[in-house]
Amino acid sequence: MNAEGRTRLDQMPEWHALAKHREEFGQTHLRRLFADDPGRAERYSVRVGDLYLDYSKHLVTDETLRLLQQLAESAGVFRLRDAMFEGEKINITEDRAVLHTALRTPESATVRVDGENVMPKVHQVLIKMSTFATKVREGHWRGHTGKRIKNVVNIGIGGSDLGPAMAYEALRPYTAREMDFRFVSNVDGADLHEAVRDLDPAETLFIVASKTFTTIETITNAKAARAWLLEGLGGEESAVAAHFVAVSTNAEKVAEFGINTDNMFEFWDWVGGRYSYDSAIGLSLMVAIGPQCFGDMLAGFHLVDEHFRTASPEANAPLLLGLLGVWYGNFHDAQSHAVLPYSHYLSRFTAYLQQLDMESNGKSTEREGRPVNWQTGPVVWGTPGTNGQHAYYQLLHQGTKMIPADLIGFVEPVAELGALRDQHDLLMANLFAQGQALAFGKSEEEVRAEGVSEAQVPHRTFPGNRPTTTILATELSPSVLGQLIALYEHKVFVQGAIWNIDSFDQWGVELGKALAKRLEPALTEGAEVAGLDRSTATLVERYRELRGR
Ligand SMILES: O=P(O)(O)OC[C@H]1O[C@](O)(CO)[C@@H](O)[C@@H]1O
Repeated sequence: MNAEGRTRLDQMPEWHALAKHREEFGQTHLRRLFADDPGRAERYSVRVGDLYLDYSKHLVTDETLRLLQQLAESAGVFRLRDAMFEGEKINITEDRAVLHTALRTPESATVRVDGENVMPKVHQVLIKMSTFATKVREGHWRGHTGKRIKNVVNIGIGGSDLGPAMAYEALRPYTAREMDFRFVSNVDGADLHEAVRDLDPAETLFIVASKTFTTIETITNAKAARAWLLEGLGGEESAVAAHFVAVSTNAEKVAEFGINTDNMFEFWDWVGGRYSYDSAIGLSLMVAIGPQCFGDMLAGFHLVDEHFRTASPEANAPLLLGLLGVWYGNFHDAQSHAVLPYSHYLSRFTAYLQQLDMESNGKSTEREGRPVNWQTGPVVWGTPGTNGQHAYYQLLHQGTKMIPADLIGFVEPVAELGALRDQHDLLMANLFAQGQALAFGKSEEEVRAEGVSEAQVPHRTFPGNRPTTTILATELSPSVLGQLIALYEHKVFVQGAIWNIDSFDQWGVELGKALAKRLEPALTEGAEVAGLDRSTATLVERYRELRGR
């Protein structure tokens, strides 16, 4: 038992019951589970808003689900969920509330942090964003020389980049096509260079997005962007005001950088970076898709928030997804989780989820400070289908590792595809076929029946029994995107709650940042770095030598 009186996860009776159930489950095949239960596909599905989730191709029975739900109850998932929605400081290592859900809550609601209702300020910022986005979109916000803004470059990294960049790609058909949107994150100068090399500075607006406004990559890129702008516009410092706005929680640092805080869009320390793209961090996205679509997206988020908050455990989609991940990660030794969207527009979706999931649950310390005794967050990876099918799906089908996967697809192809819409059925046939092949495989008998030579039979056999969730949505609209992201946010929440880790801090990124800061002078000026290990010292020496320093 820990300090809060919570029994440790691996000592809970539900944990042991699941371990025993796993032994009994053995290699029970999905073929058998479907044969024994004709109603399985209908029963193991759930609808949330515009999303339809089929989880029938999972290695579970009613008993598995019952035990997992009991585990969630005993682990305090529902208590922690309610505490999150109520603004309690559940990010314990940073002593912060976790209230990204407030960003998409209607203004009439009351959500308190330290006694203050935060809803008025959330909506004030949304109005300020809308006014600004509309001005830029309608050409009323002019550059220093009076030209209309045609290009928007978001400079940020991690949560200040991945969200807007992902959503911009996802919602391209909804974007202002006459404008160009680019996202710069990497401190590699090539990123900024390639983003601006063909742009006219007089028509370019930079949105510097950083929660802390101290992140070295973002500040370095923002300074370089300012130098590029000034060089292009004749060096007048006053040009900066019309071409730079900021999104941050840190007004002091924004002012220090030289951006007028009137042109700063605020958010708050109770919004985690990786949970922030529906805050002012989404400003570039709002300029791209307009305030109306941004509002639709927020409504989509809110719909799933309410579902997560109120739906019964049996019908609670984020809870189910979280529990399935626990079942595989903790009782089947699955190490990774593939997210496979069958939409070209979701090209950045998995990259976004990598931060959401791996920065949240890549932890090995319990909330009270003890090392965990169980596996925590999986490696999340994947790329859009059908490209992955011709690359790594081989391993999914016949490799030695169990990799649960999410297959995500849409019923309606995007309208502007015109005649290319005809390809949509083929795309979706591939999605359904993959789920089918992974689940049911192809037996030796079936291979033999095709007249395959005996020597070839083992190579051509597919074991199947590889679990997938299929998420089917009507169309990739702003609302549906919000629904999907909220679904994953809360899935990650459920898992962190069960593993008893703080899903809202990210101390693991600090050491590398500090070491890079110490090493940089050694690379540029040959400065001595005290206590450097021989391997790193030799690499630095080699680097300097080859760079002719
Ligand atoms: O928005 P900021 O403060 O620049 O931080 C960017 C990113 O850096 C991190 O702190 C990790 O390095 C992320 O959590 C965050 O999204």
